[in-house]
Amino acid sequence: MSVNIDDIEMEEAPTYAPSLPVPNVQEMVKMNPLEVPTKYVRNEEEMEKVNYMPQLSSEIPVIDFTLLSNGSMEELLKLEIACKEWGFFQVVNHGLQKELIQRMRNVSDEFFNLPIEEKEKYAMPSNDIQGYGHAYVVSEEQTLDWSDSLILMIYPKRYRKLQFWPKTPHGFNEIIEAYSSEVKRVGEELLSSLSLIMGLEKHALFGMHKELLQCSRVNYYPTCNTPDQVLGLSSHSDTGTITILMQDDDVPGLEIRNKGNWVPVIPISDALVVNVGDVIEILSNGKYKSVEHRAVTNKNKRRTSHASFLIPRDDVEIEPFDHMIDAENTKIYQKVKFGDYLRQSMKRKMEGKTHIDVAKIKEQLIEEQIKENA
Ligand SMILES: O=C(O)CCC(=O)C(=O)O
Ligand SMILES: [Fe+2]
Repeated sequence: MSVNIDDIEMEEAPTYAPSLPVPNVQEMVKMNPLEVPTKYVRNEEEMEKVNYMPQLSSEIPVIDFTLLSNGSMEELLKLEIACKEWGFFQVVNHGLQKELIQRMRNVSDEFFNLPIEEKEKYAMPSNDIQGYGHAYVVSEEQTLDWSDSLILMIYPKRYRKLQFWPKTPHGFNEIIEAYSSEVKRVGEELLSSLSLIMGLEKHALFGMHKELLQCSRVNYYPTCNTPDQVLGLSSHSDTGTITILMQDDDVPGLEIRNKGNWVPVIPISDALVVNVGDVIEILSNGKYKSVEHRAVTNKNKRRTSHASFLIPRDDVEIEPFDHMIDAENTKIYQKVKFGDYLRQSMKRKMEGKTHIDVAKIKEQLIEEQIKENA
């Protein structure tokens, strides 16, 4: 079936999911730095420290992007191990100019430092996720995250809702555009490498997306007087294909799940942190892991992070590749349409990997639940 290019040009930016309005955290901290309202306080089980394993941080794989894109088999093997055992890796030698990274950080900081009245001009509407505000808030009872965010669709360009792109600080739009285009270059190359480790032709994954969508989320985590009681971002896995994250060099906060433990990702200066999302987990029938992660806060320094989510078009159907299934690896995921999958996950609060269950084959899910309850 051929697609009429005029239809594509005219197509409107999709909406994603509603989220309930909640207080601005940065403003709350400014007004009353010592107070932590109960709506933000996590139960002890969520914050328990027994499984905290900072000593494993140095084992999180580091991939040299230049070697990888020049065809190094050794680097490709490292990538395969990273996706299988960690679901996360840091990327160095990616070619993003230090200056561009710093400019991105600076304009984001300038934006979040604007008076609330100015930022509210870009407030996220209640029926969507683009703009300045909070996503994934679905009930009045839900424990809230200690962060605010600015979410913008970047690619394809026709999905941009420019009314949410900050006009101040001056140059924000040009910088996020330049930064995102560099992230896109890195992301497309990583998809080629992922295609190879999955036994596919180099351009297979990219082609399968029909069109690669890119969504940017700038997270702002204010300081917290009692950081051991709150989470900057609830534990979750990312629904898309891969996520490319740029974090501050001097303020750690990202923690990832590894064999039941929480392991902090200690920033390597100007490195990008990449993680495999649910799409890769489903396509690989669970061989490559979309790992749970969360962000914690601290008492002394605010933190920002820039997440770029690379995702397929809404109409792309995702299911495990036939060659990833055999007698030992029976099929665990069924076919899902990506747009439906994404929206159902956004209608829920972020809660670990529970949202991926809708893509699981029923018998598989029952078997897992029996094991968990045994
Ligand atoms: O701030 C971080 O380190 C994590 C951000 C994240 O996981 C997300 O935006 O999905
Ligand atoms: Fe995430």
